Amino acid sequence: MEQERILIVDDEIVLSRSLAIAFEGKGYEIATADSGEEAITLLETFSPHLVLLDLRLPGMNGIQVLEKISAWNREVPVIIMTAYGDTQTTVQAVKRGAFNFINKPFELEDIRLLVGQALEDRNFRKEYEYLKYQQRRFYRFSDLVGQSPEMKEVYKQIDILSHAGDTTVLIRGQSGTGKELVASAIHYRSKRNKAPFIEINCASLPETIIESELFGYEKGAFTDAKKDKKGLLELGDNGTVFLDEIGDMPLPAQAKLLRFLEKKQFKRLGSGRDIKVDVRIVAATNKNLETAIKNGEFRQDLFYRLNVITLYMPPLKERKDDILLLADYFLNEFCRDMKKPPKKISEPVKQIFTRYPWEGNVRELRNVIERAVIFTKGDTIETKVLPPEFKQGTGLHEKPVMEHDSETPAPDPGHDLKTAMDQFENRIIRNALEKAKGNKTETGRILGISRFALNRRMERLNIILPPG
Ligand SMILES: Nc1ncnc2c1ncn2[C@@H]1O[C@H](COP(=O)(O)OP(=O)(O)OP(=O)(O)O)[C@@H](O)[C@H]1O
Repeated sequence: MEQERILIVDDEIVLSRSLAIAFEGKGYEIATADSGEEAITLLETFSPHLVLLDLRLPGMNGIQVLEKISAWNREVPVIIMTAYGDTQTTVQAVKRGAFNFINKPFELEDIRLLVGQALEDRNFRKEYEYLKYQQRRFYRFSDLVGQSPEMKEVYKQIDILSHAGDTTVLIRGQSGTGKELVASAIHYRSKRNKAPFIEINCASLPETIIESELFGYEKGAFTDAKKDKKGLLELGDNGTVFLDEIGDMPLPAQAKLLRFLEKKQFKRLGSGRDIKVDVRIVAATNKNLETAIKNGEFRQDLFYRLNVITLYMPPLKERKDDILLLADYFLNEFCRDMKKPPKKISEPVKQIFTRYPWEGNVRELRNVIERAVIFTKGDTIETKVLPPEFKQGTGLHEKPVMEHDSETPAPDPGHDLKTAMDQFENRIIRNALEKAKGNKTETGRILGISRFALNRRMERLNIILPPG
């Protein structure tokens, strides 16, 4: 069993020696320091599980040492050994996070008891954190709702893929179909689940940032690189890195990713040194990558590398059985989160839901339910709380996304300002997308906003480009 390491910081050598003798060999390993400065050096080299700290020290005072210890590791309990007349500083120390204090002179039995309690408390916390982590892990898998034959097929594939070790997986499907949830389910059910699941969205990050995020950089690689930084691939060692919207990854980063997939190693920006990591790549896209390859926007060799195993997420409208199940699930979730009494969905709303095309898929359904919960006072979700496109029957989602409005329409009467503004913004963006033939960079230029800002707005307003 690993011994618990205790660091004793006191300038009274006799006291720290006798404490060391009392603890040493009884399941504890001891280091002593007679100044704050020495204690701080020992944090790195000795890496204590607990610190016994005298507040009156030569040089750096005890409170400063305490602060350094908690900055190094908040989890390490510190017991203050306090002398007569130190009440104020002791109170200050306890306020700043010291576990407890003991008055000098003390009986050995008392300090043993206190040390035991502090370590038990620390271990309990660690266990609690682990349980919370486990719970999150299972929670994340049970997050996937749906009993349609299509979803059952997805569960089967998740099961197979979680046991397929390192194989790269490409998840394809329209936006909002749950690709990210599936990626995390694969990770948390795999043997990698104790290591991190790291997500990076290739469409929402500016081009210049993607490479430094993924591969990290060395100090001086560019003007702002003031110190070395690990990339996500390094941070995700032994785990899974989820590359969302891979179809939007810029070509230079694609070349580097390909090299990584082939060799399992990469270089930080500005460095010549190869770094080897054990990371599983799961990528997702809602783009037609075959078209992107034809247009020279996506590397064919990278496509083959990623496309080892492909999992298709069916659009919501193709699994009608799941619509009401998901609606109920989100309804319960939002009522609980917003601390509102439970609600049910009226028959007319259910009928509208099953007929609606759900081009924004599960994400759109979730947003609609959230809005409905906010606007519903009673216990039933009625048609009146649905967004305008549901009521009019010929709303935005039933028009092809690229249809061009000849003039900017006035907001529909009777809606609150936020809804009216959203409608307005929605139409302006759609017009610009039409003019730019769906090219987001060009659309951003027309609107005078970055591609990044455009993506955020499209996501908020549920504007979806047709595939291809
Ligand atoms: N089967 C499902 N069960 C429960 N919630 C789901 C399911 N599918 C999707 N969701 C929820 O819908 C929202 C969108 O899902 P997610 O982000 O996984 O979609 P996506 O396909 O990755 O979208 P994008 O391509 O836009 O990144 C999330 O809030 C997610 O929790």
